[in-house]
Amino acid sequence: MGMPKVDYSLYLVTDSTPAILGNRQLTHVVEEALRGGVTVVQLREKTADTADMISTARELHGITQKYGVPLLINDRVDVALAVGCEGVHIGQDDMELSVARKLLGPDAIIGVTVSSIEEALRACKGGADYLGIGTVYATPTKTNTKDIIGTAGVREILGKIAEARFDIPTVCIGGINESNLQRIIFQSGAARKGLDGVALVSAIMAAPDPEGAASELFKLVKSPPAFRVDMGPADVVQRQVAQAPSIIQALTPNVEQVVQNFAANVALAIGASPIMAGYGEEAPDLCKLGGALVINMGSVDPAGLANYLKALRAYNQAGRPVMFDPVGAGATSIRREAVKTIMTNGYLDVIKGNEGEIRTVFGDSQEQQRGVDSSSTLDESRKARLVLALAAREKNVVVMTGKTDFVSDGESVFAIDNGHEYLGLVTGTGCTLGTAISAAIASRKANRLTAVIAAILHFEIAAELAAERPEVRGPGTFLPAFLDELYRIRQATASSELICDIQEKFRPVIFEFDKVILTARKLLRAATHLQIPIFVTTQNRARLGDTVPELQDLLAGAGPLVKADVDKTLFSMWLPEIASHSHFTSSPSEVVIVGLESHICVTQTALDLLQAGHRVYVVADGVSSSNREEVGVALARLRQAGAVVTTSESWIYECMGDAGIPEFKEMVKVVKETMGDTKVALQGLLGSKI
Ligand SMILES: Cc1ncc(COP(=O)(O)OP(=O)(O)O)c(N)n1
Ligand SMILES: Cc1nc(C(=O)O)sc1CCOP(=O)(O)O
Repeated sequence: MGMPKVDYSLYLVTDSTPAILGNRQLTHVVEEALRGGVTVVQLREKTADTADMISTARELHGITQKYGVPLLINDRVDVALAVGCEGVHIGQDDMELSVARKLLGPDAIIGVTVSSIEEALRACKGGADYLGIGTVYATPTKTNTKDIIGTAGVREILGKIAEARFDIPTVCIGGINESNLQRIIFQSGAARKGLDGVALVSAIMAAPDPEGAASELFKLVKSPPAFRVDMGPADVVQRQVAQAPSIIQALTPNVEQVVQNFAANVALAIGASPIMAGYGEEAPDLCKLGGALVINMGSVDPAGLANYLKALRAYNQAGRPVMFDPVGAGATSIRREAVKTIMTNGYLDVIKGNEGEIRTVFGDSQEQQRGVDSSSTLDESRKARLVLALAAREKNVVVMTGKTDFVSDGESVFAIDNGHEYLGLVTGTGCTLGTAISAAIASRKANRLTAVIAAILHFEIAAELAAERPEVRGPGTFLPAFLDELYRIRQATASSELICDIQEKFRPVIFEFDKVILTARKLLRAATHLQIPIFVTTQNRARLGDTVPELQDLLAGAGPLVKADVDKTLFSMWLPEIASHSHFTSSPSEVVIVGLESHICVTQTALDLLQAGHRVYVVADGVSSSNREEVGVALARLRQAGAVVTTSESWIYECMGDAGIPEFKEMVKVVKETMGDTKVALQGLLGSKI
């Protein structure tokens, strides 16, 4: 017996009941699962005769040995001894650990089921080789489970094991499948100890293709979840909020919204693109457009709930953010159940609700809400502690709205005292705050906590400004003024834009044409990651050709970020169609220009933009001319006129501003992958310019 080092990442527990195995052969299914990547097998037979169990275990052991995977026997130390396999798994009601150890010897693997901190510490002290922590979620595979502990329970146990300095492998079990596995691992992880793997029965044993299922699950265990967002420390948050780039370009398919019209208007005012899409089947396509999902539990019925779950799954899989508004969560048992169902079926980046809703989400069984009533009973410090605890438990951002809003990422809590009483006198302001938050997290211009705080500030300061307007005399006149102020704040907050013009016909005549393309490609990739709107122009396309083919794939990939692709006769790219775009109207933008020729189109565009009050960046490694001597002269003139002449890499880092932003890793990848291109472009283009 005994194996050197066990990989617990994908732990298969067998089940030969017909409901799971069907009429297939157990050994055959297990072998397929091993081919797919299962790393531990436990034979679990609750009703088999001893002789049959030994015979199955022997056959199975022959197979697991071929794959170098340990075979453990559930409960039956005698069977493990008879077969000579690697060990056993025992529960709290089975043979004592010390007795099993005596019988099996020091080299055997003995795993123990635990569902509480006390059981876990006892098993660690008793010399268990690993822990099976559960039940995570209720499962039809085993209905006589003791406690359903959720990911919060698993995390608590892991935290205490780490605190007590036990270095023991752990898996969790119960209701784990392909759709929740990554979230369970993510949310279960304690500060100093994460899970070593997951144990599953039906997700593999009942799968029509056990090899495929195991292989998919293995990939998921080994990779970080798509939705994971790095949290920044609070000091970074404060700095970013101060310069919050407002809320830009989000698609917010609203699964259910009582006040859809108002929400849509708010979304447009803050620069987002709302789609009210209640049909879950649409979600896989919608999430490709790069937005966020709002699940607003305005009404709950079985069909609606199924739609929420489909959409949630699609957005989680695509790594797109989800905002959950558990409207009236505590009002009825149906709503309380719906909250549980939603929370156990997906990862929610942000949960926003009033005190009653947040208490229900946290699991306060005393909480009986009246409708969406937001009456308050907790004092401020308890509210702060509650949002902190919920955010820490869910590993997300939690917002509790009220006279003072509390926002937490599980590490720090922010209290926001903005807003105006009129917000409480208009229906749907709570829901539309959710729209604003979803737009902010979709834009991903800042870390998630920052984005949420920025959205709340945007929303509530707009309300304050609107209420101060002379024409506002009550909630009726407040509403249009509020939309205006939302819009004005957005407009007044500078955003970045990219203007690009590189046409095919110029290829043979422009100095270092191919180097300009290299830089343009890098900037397009960066703009896409940073969600920067892109404006493309061509000069007399019919005669001079389209934008070069080398940029077409990136422009297609940028999708809705490409705001305009305009053919022109003017030399300037600052065309009426572009100037009138909502990204530029009445707001100071920061526009970066890449294109040809620096002394003609680039110069005229930059001068026009400066004239219109925008800040202009000309990247010296992204512009050229037919005669190289023109370039230096043009750039000197533009610098004198107030444009910033810089390099593409410098602009990229200036746009990011902070290594704490979620996109930083992706951006570093872009910079690294284009390192060679950057060098070539700089060497080729800059000699003549600076
Ligand atoms: C890996 C793993 N964890 C927990 C269990 C449950 O074992 P037990 O408590 O003994 O319950 P039964 O499996 O006997 O019903 C397990 N089998 N494997
Ligand atoms: C065998 C077992 N033990 C559990 C525990 O909580 O101790 S739950 C469970 C069954 C897990 O089945 P599935 O992966 O199909 O949900």
